[in-house]
Amino acid sequence: MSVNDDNSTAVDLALFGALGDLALRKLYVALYHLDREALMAPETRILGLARQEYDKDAFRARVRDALETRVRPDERTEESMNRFLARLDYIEIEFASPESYNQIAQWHGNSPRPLTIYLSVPARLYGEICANLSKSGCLDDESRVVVEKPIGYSLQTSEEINDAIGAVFDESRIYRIDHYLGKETVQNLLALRFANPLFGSQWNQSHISHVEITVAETVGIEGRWGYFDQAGQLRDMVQNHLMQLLCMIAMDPPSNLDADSIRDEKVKVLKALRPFEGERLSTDVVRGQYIAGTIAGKSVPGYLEEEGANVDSRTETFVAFKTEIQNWRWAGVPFYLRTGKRMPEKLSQIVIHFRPQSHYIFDNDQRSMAANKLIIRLQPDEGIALQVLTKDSGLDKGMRLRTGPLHLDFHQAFPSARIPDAYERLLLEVMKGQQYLFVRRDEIEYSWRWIDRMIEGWEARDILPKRYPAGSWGPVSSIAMITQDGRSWYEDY
Ligand SMILES: NC(=O)C1=CN([C@@H]2O[C@H](COP(=O)(O)OP(=O)(O)OC[C@H]3O[C@@H](n4cnc5c(N)ncnc54)[C@H](OP(=O)(O)O)[C@@H]3O)[C@@H](O)[C@H]2O)C=CC1
Ligand SMILES: O=C1O[C@H](COP(=O)(O)O)[C@@H](O)[C@H](O)[C@H]1O
Repeated sequence: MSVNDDNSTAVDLALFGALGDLALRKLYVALYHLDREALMAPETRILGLARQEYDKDAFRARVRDALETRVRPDERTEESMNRFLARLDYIEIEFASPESYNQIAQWHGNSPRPLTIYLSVPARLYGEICANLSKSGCLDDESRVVVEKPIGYSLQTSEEINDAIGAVFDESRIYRIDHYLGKETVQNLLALRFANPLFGSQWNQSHISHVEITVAETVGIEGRWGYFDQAGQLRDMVQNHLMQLLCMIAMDPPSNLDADSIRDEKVKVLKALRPFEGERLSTDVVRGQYIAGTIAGKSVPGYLEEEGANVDSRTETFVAFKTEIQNWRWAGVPFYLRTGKRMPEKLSQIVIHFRPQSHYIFDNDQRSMAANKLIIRLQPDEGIALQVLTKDSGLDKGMRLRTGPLHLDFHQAFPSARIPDAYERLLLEVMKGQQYLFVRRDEIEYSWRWIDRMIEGWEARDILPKRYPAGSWGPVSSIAMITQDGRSWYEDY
């Protein structure tokens, strides 16, 4: 099956953690949309697995509630809701009890549909669940497993979890989710870079001076203190999502769209990332933690005042850093990345700064603006803008320059097309048996290796997060980090 083929094969989807936050907020909504758009095979069945006492009807009612809250009224009808809900079954099960797994084997029976396990549970349970599935005889060579991020909190723990999954499932059957790879605009990076010769020929250190990646969130930790305080923004967002964005921007062209061709190129980027050592841990990295502030006119508490908070926490909610990719394509090109919670707006954006003209003939006072920028808006207001220089119009303007965007706004360009949620694309690819949007084991491990060194450096040097008010763009030192290079974060939001 090719990546262009949108037909999924029928599967028996067994969803562990069926009453959890992710399932109720994201997964049923995504599955519903696939069904509504006839992208889910009619024979596909979905089994919810959790330990709460529900029967099938109560479970369907719970999922209906979740859909009614999250699917727009004009995107649901009684018929489309009922058709989707009729696919659902529920089994009450304690994941640690091997004896209860025969219920899953019975549900799957002799079905020709591949049993597709979705582990929407904390990663520490992955190994035990896989082992219990294997012992219960549910699995065969066609079975697949989908696992959520984060896989571990260090290289060592991720290796342990990957070993446990790998003891049961072959790598070709493991779908590691990084939901940023399912975002339509992130996939568009492949099209932008590899379908447009204009950019393909300029995508290197001869033409690009530096690259910025910003992933800003307005939310805080949303009641997830227990998880987040162990992780911090570096493990929660950088190790996975920002590293994947960096790879998509920096990788060499894959020879085709096969999963392994793409993943091989991403791994080369991760291996070439300059490690943080010595003074660079202080000069090129900024950790931050939000204090109380205001976002969109509303007061919000500081991190240490969140529900369940430990007032001594040193966990970072913001990270900015400057890195380099040590290879022929990118030698000498700084990559500036930043991500944080409680920022003034939700914004994921990549800015490619091209080098200025080598010989400049216009007014000298305009020289600093004389370079092109490519702005890739991942969310919200998805689109691509190329900042170009033109002559300012008017008889009195002489040869004065001005910058203006050549702008492709995806919502305006494709008004009838709904931008699907990342989980829709990812679940569809699982059903198609396509792995190119999922993360291979070595990608995760090279990323952890790099992140672990940063964390070890922070600990060895006792580098604490700097405070920043909620509603700001992070600690002032994250601005200084880039301005000391004579540059600034792109601010035309
Ligand atoms: N929530 C999110 O936005 C995101 C989550 N993820 C990842 O997705 C996964 C799921 O996260 P999330 O939905 O937030 O987690 P939750 O804790 O909300 O959900 C976990 C579910 O698993 C059930 N469960 C846990 N342990 C057992 C057990 N031993 N036996 C039976 N049922 C059990 C829980 O039941 P009970 O309610 O009874 O405890 C609950 O239904 C995690 O790996 C997380 O890191 C990734 C990105 C974003
Ligand atoms: O994985 C995670 O991602 C969300 C941000 O995702 P987005 O699609 O809304 O950009 C983040 O809030 C969460 O902490 C993290 O676990």
